[in-house]
Amino acid sequence: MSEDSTILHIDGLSVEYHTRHGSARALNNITFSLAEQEIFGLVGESGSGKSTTAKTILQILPEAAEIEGGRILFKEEDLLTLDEKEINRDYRGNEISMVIQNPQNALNPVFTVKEQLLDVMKHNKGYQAMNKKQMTERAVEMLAEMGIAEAESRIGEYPHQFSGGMKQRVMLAMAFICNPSLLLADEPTTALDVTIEAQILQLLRNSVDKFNTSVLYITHDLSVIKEVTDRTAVMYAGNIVEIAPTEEIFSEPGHPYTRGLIRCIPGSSERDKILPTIPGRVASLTDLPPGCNFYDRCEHGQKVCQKKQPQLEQADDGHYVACFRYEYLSSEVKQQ
Ligand SMILES: Nc1ncnc2c1ncn2[C@@H]1O[C@H](COP(=O)(O)OP(=O)(O)OP(=O)(O)O)[C@@H](O)[C@H]1O
Ligand code: NI
Repeated sequence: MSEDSTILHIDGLSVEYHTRHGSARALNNITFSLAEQEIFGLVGESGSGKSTTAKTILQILPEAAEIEGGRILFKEEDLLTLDEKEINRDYRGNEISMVIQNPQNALNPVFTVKEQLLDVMKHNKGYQAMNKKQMTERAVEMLAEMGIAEAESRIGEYPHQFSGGMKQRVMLAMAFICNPSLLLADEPTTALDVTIEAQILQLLRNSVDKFNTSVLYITHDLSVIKEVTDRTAVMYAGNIVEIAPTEEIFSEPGHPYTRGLIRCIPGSSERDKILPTIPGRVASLTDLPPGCNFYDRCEHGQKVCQKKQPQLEQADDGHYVACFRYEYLSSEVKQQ
């Protein structure tokens, strides 16, 4: 990936939540980049830091969170150096938009879809010259583009009049009407059944091509990762443990945690009926071990893994793995 096509570069980002029970290091020095028009996946179990990453980019973290260090370069501007007013004016709902798992939380039940779409448009730089009639026409057009039939009449309805899948289409309309350079998608299809999910993922792919958007796609579901993303970062307990083109994540997973996740995909194991899980529990973020966070659950751990934190190292072109045992494990795979 050439430097020029990088739209987002997250560099050494660390975030902690300070609570009565202590400080939880939700992000520990994470680094990755997104290219223009790339769909980049962030995958990991619950609590690994995926949503915190997205919230930090848009700076919508809760009070308890503190950014301990790092940079978020978006089109070469460090978003962490901007104040609330600048972020709001230039980025949220302009350059960057977000869709989340639960449209109920993002759509306001007391306003119609039209009122909410127009509200987004009023805030957006691209629509300053339009009057209300023109904006309404554009909004109807956008709903239709997102696959909502009879958009002209449906735009006057309230969110509860839409099904779950249709609400997510409305959310995508609100996101893409901003003509964003970057879309943050935080588990947007997790609450949907598989058929609807497949339709929404297809719609997302098409829209990304049409609007030239880059996407940070967050999910705990590797089958969704396989379906939509170009590259993927695997997160474990606040660390990125592997980054690779998505095919390689599946064909040559390097980190023992990635391998464990892949073994857990239904249908990928011979013992099809029993869904294997990775034994053990995620390390407590308030009391992290000095060495590798995955050590307690790893079958391959050795002394060194208990002492030092492994850093991401290049395993192949564009493929990075943070594991001291990587070379040994990959040679073992090749001998099989
Ligand atoms: N508001 C909060 N206050 C305190 N700790 C928090 C808060 N939000 C998140 N955390 C901690 O930060 C860690 C990362 O949370 P985050 O929501 O980023 O994970 P995630 O990967 O998105 O998980 P999920 O798949 O469940 O959405 C969690 O372990 C959690 O304990
Ligand atoms: Ni989350």
